[in-house]
Amino acid sequence: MTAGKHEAEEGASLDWRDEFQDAALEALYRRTMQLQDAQQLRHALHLVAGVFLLFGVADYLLLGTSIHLLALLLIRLLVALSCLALARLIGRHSAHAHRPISLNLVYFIALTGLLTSILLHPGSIGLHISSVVVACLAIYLLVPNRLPWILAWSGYLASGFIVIAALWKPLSPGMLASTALILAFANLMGWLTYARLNRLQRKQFALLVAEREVNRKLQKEIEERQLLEARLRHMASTDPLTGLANRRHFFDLAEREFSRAQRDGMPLTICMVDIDLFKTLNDHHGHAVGDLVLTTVASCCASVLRETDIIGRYGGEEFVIALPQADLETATFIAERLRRKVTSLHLPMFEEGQHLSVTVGISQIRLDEGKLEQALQRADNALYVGKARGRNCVVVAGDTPSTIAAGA
Ligand SMILES: Nc1nc2c(ncn2[C@@H]2O[C@H](COP(=O)(O)OP(=O)(O)OP(=O)(O)O)[C@@H](O)[C@H]2O)c(=O)[nH]1
Repeated sequence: MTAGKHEAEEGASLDWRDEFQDAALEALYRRTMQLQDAQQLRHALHLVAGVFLLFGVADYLLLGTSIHLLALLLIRLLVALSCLALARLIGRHSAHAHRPISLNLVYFIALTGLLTSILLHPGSIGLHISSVVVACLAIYLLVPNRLPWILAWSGYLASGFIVIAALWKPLSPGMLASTALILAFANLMGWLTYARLNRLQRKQFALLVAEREVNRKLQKEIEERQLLEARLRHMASTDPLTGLANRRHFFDLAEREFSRAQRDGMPLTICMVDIDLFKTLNDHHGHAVGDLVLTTVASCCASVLRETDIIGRYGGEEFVIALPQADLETATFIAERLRRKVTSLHLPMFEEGQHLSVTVGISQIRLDEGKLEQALQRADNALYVGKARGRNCVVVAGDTPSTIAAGA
């Protein structure tokens, strides 16, 4: 047995009224059933009104025109009208189907009418026994109601009939005892059938609720997993210190641009950016300050780029940028803007006259090259040429020798 099914069966245990012991589940069940009960009750009330009126014909055939017939017809009319009025009320507000007061009033009118009709023609006792048995089964099975009310009204009907039969004596004591037994049996049958149908319906409901709960939990779990996956994917592709793409993710993105540029014959330029004398800065001010400088330079780099440009942390204090559709001239302009921006940064750890700087090596991919690494290597070489020439400059990789595009 699955856990959900087990929980459903535990939560679905019923009390003596055949209602859920769990008050919240019972309230949910009654709310869910309200519309269906209202519809069923309306149909039952129409049926009862029709049957009561139809029996007026039988009354006429049994009694002929008499004062008793008139009284009976008035009773039948009152019962039918009260049924139809309640059906109309429920049609407008389905909540009335679960409000005991109006239904019990109609019950009182209908059952008292039925008992009174026995008094008005006690000779047709066989007919009365049949109609009391049918009414008893209708109380259990036709009209949706709660068990205590069902028991109360079926008890009222059966005891009322027995009292009338005992007082007016249309039956011999033996027949009266047999009739009491028949009524008791009809009640038992009605109760058992009601209990069986009710339990089945409630069990199905409890299973449905449990299934919905399991689905809700499953959906939540899926969403949490998706969130976790997205977080993991982000962690796997991002450098945790700077928030830039890590080396592997940069290669994924840049290689896609490389293939596109090769296919369309468009330029793609690579810039290698390295912070100058970072080791000295780290050694003097500590690793934490070094980290702060790294993140500052990372956001400085990102601020000079367009959305379509790709930037990543290449390693240590080195960043790499791929500029799609940018030739060497454009790339040099962008790199120079970056270099100047870094130089103008006011960092608290630098004394007056000191400033942070970066060296940038640039290269453009060639149409005859099969790999991005070749352009990266050339940009890296240009970067080291820049370092050798005194740092804080932008160097474009040439065939030979590398050219210094700008200096400090
Ligand atoms: N704070 C910090 N330091 C790092 C990190 N990764 C690498 N480094 C340090 O960066 C420094 C790199 O120094 P070098 O490669 O010698 O270069 P440099 O001192 O910048 O000298 P040039 O590149 O020649 O200008 C080393 O001291 C590394 O320990 C990091 O994530 N945080």
